[in-house]
Amino acid sequence: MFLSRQPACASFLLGSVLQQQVLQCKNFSRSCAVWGNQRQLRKKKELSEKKLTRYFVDQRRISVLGGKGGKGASCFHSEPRKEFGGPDGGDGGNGGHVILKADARIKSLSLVQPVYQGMDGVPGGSKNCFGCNGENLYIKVPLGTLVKEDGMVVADLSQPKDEYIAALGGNGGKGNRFFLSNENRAPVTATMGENGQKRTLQLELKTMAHVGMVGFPNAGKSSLLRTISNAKPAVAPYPFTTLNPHVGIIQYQDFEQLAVADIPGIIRGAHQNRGLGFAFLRHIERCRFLMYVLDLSVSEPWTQLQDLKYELEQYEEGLSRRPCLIVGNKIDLPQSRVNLPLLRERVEEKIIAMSALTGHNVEELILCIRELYDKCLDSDISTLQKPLKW
Ligand SMILES: Nc1nc2c(ncn2[C@@H]2O[C@H](COP(=O)(O)OP(=O)(O)OP(=O)(O)O)[C@@H](O)[C@H]2O)c(=O)[nH]1
Ligand SMILES: [Mg+2]
Repeated sequence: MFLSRQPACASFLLGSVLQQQVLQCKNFSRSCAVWGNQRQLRKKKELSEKKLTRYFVDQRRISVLGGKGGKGASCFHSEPRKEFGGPDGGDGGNGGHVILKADARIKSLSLVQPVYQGMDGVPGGSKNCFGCNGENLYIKVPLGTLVKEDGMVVADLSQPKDEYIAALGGNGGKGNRFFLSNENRAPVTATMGENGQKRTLQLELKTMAHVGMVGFPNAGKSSLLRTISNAKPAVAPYPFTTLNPHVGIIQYQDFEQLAVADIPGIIRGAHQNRGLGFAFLRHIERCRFLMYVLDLSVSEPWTQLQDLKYELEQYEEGLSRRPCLIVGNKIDLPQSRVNLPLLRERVEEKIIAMSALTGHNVEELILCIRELYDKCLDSDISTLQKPLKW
C-alpha cells in the first residue's frame, strides 16, 4: 500500500536502498560465519616465568594450633516431683586436629597459609548431652612435601592421600556426670577442655618426577620438555629463562605416564652460589633417573657433562651416579655434527643426538626414557620400593 502511493522514481530509490541493506546484511552474516570458522577456542593465558616465581613456592613456615576441647557441663537433672535427679552435665567435644594431606592436584605450597587453627570442640550440655568434636582441618600440600620441625624431618608426604597430623586437638572437658561416685552423689565439678597442640613446622617441597633434566642454561631443556610432553615452559635465546621447576607428562600408548622435571640451568660453580645457585637441585633429588641435556653446538660439550656431574656430586654425594640418559641437543646445527663424534669418543655412555627444535630423533629419546624407566621399575620391585604413580 505504502509503495503504491509513492511516485515511480521514489519506489525505485527505496527498492535500491532495501537491496543494498539486504546485501550488507548478507555480507555481514557471511563474514560472521567466516570469523566463526576461523575463531579458535580461547586458550588459557600462560603465566610468565616472573609471575610463576610468585606463584611457585617450594618452602613455607607454618604455625599450627589444634582445636581446643569443649568444656564439660555442670548441671543437675530437673524434673517435677523428682527431687534428686543427679548430675547430668555432658562432656565437651574434642578439638579438631590440623592435618597435612598430600594431594596430586596441588603443585606448589603457594596456597598454604602461615597460620592454621583447628576447630574447637562444642561444650557439653545438660541432660547428658555430649558436645560435638571439632572437625579436622586439612591442609592440602603437593606430593613430595617434607615436613620438618627444628630442622628434623618428621614426615614425608610422597604418596597421594598421605596424611600427617600437624597439631592434635585438645581433649574435651568432663561434665559433672563423669565425677558421680558412691562417695559423691552430687558432684559439681566439671573440667575445662584442653588446649590444642601448638607447633611451628617447615614445609619443603621436593618435586616428584620420574626423570629429572639437568643442563647448562640455554641447552634446550625447556624446548625439549615442550617437545616430548604437554608442559609449556618458557623458551628464549638467553640463559636463565627458566626460574622455576616445570613438570611435564609423557603419555605412552599403553597409558603409562612418566613425569619429567625441567629445572633452571646449572653452571660451573653453582655450588658456590654462582648463577641461580643449586638449591633447585632439590627438585631432582627425588627423580628416579636423570637426563643430562648437553648443547652440542658449543665447543667441548663433554666439559659441560663433567661440570654438571661435579655440581651434582657437590650437592649430594652419589647423585651423579644415578641411572641416567645423555641427550645431545641442537643436532640440527652444523657445529653439533662436528662435536658429536668427539663427544662420543670421550664419553662411554650412549648419547642420544636430537633436536628439540626440528623434532629429529625425539621418538628414540622417548623410547629410551621408557626403557630406562622399565629397568628402574624392575629393580624397584626387586628391592620392594613403591614406584611413583602419576
Ligand atoms: N637450533 C636449535 N636451537 C634450539 C634447540 N633447542 C633449543 N634451541 C634454542 O635454544 C634456546 C634456549 O632454549 P631453552 O629451551 O630456553 O633452553 P633452556 O635449557 O631451557 O635454558 P634455561 O631455561 O635458561 O636453562 C632457544 O632459543 C631455543 O629456540 C635445537 O634443537 N636446535
Ligand atoms: Mg628453560
